[in-house]
Amino acid sequence: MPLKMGVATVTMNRPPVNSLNTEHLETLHRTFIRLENEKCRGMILTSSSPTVFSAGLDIREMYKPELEKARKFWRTLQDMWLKLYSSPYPTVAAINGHAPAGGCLLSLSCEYRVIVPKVRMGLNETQLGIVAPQWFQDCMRNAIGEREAEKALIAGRMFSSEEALKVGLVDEIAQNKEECIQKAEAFLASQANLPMLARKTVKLGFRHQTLSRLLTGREADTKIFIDYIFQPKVQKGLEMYLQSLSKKAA
Ligand SMILES: CC/C=C\C/C=C\C/C=C\CC/C=C/CC(=O)SCCNC(=O)CCNC(=O)[C@H](O)C(C)(C)COP(=O)(O)OP(=O)(O)OC[C@H]1O[C@@H](n2cnc3c(N)ncnc32)[C@H](O)[C@@H]1OP(=O)(O)O
Repeated sequence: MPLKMGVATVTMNRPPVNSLNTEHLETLHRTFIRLENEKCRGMILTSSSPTVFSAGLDIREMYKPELEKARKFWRTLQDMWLKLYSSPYPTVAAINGHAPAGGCLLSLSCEYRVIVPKVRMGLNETQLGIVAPQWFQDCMRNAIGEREAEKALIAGRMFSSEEALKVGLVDEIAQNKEECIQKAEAFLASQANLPMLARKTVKLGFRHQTLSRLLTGREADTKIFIDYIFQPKVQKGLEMYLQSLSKKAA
């Protein structure tokens, strides 16, 4: 996590696809706490993979899990997201590859998004027979508005880079990762002279409702997740999806 002029670049590096397991989520959570403690001036979130930003939650954490491990997994995801979404420093996602589901959530939790061409992003949960939790949905709604979010979430739509720009899911398209980082740095530079306290107060004002909804209902949210994924038909769906992903690799 290099810090240049107080700006940190956090590069996710969990090959092959930066899927988010408990350990990776803990690492991200610790990183966001550290950046806050070190009074970081801005953060760029990106990936070391040339083709994938993040494949979202690690499906193996949800397939035939032990109950306590599944609970810990979900609570760690909540912790990581609460820290990122409420960060006092400005945040940019440099989306240098595909960003389905939880990968899309990570980028939606940043304040500004730059994407490279020819990749896909979106909350595709419906297509997998699972449901994007309320706070995932809220993040999408906050980015693209009620009507477009409803359509996208019901269909589990994956947007191309160009479609993402058109609907407002991302702010800019860059030609490659290098330009993506340059544009991310330019956004952070544009924020640098704003009074930090006023800036973060306005940001939290906009995000307060979405944050409170999870903060006041964390246990209920965890229970919904557990009850949902332990259903036999959901487990069967996850099994088939995992098989289809590894067949593709074979
Ligand atoms: C109102 C609310 C009410 C109720 C809510 C109720 C309940 C909530 C319950 C559940 C919610 C759960 C939320 C989940 C959110 C998620 O994030 S689910 C994850 C969704 N992710 C995906 O669908 C992405 C799947 N992956 C891909 O599409 C491709 O892998 C990708 C385009 C990212 C990259 O393609 P490519 O480079 O070709 O790589 P491969 O497909 O060949 O994959 C390489 C290996 O990686 C494995 N893999 C891929 N993705 C995942 C993953 N997400 N988890 C685990 N493993 C993954 C893949 O199997 C390959 O492995 P192998 O090499 O075969 O061992």
